[in-house]
Amino acid sequence: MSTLITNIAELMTQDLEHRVLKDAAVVVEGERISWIGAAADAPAADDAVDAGGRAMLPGWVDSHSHLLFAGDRTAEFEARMAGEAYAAGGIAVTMNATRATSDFDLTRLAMGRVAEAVSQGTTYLETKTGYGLDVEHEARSARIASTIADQVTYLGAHLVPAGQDPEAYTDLVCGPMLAAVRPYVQWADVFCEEGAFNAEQSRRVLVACRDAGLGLRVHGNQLGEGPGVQLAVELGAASVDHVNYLAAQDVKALAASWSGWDPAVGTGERGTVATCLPACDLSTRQPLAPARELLDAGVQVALASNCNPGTSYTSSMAFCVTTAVLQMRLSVHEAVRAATYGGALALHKEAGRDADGERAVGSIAVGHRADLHLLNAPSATHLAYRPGMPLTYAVWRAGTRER
Ligand SMILES: N=CN[C@@H](CCC(=O)O)C(=O)O
Ligand SMILES: [Zn+2]
Repeated sequence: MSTLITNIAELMTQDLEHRVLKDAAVVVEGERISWIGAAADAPAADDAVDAGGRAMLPGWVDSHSHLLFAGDRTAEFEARMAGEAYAAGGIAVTMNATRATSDFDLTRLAMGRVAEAVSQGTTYLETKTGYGLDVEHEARSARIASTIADQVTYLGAHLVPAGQDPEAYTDLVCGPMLAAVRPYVQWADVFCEEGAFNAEQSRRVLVACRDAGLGLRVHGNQLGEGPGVQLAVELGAASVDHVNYLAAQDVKALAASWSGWDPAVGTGERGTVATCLPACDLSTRQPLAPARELLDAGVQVALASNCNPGTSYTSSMAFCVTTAVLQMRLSVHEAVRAATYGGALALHKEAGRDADGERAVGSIAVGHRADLHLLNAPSATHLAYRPGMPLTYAVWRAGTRER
């Protein structure tokens, strides 16, 4: 079954050549893109959709979310808006609510959050454990997450639960807890920050998880300068996320990590993506991450929602893109790229092998997964020009029309 989507005013491919086509068309065959080009040259297909002169982008790739949780933290948010600082301790409130929730309800809540994200144009997403924080509940979160998200990250090292010895808890995270979650996860993450895990504990967790075959990610440099970025680069993490407080050496290390990568062909030695989380920065009243400086230094940057009940209770990637343009000084093309191709790069999904059906996401090209986002606007610029407007008009996820 093939579908021709034609009359696309602007097709922002986010492919390796950064092509933006005018008066374009796309053909979707099953779950893959089988053709793109000028509408006038489009081949026939079984079915046709008139895009009505709207703009099309790749679906958002949300490479950082925490969707496995119950409860909310309105009171903490109100206190923060009244001047209190964010601290890692709030995670325990969500841990208690999450542990007290049945499998059925936790699954239902997480599925609802995925549906919200998809309805706003997100077509590929990562989510994390991290609100279970004992062997039973981390394993349960990982298992449920594996049924609702495209990729799952183990975040047993999110917070040391009250009353536990930090070293003994780190041993648990590196040992029995890791073994219990291992069947369900592709990545491991650690909250490397004052009040959470120090450099030595973070290294211990990351090395144990790497030895168990997991890819690495780090929450780093969120609340102050710290060792997170350097550790992430040293251990070859795919991504370091937050990156609000960076010393000059941090930016240098991130840029150096990409020196063996050829962005024109998307091959070479991968570095560590700097993932910026602008909705979180605003909700915690932290300075926005220096995405402009990072891009200018040659770092690969992603934008993600960080949807969670403590620091960023939104899955709106459009909001992140809007903020990146209006306040972080990215161009519209750069911001959309960071929220699509950048997220895919951070999840090692930017390239696929069409021949064996391993589909790339985050860009529109032949053979890639047909993850498409049609805006109710003639150009992607409207994401920043009309902030906060409901611009998602249609969404295809792996070739299936979701909205
Ligand atoms: N910073 C660490 N973890 C989450 C917040 C967790 C919470 O406060 O519930 C984040 O990415 O912002
Ligand atoms: Zn996070």
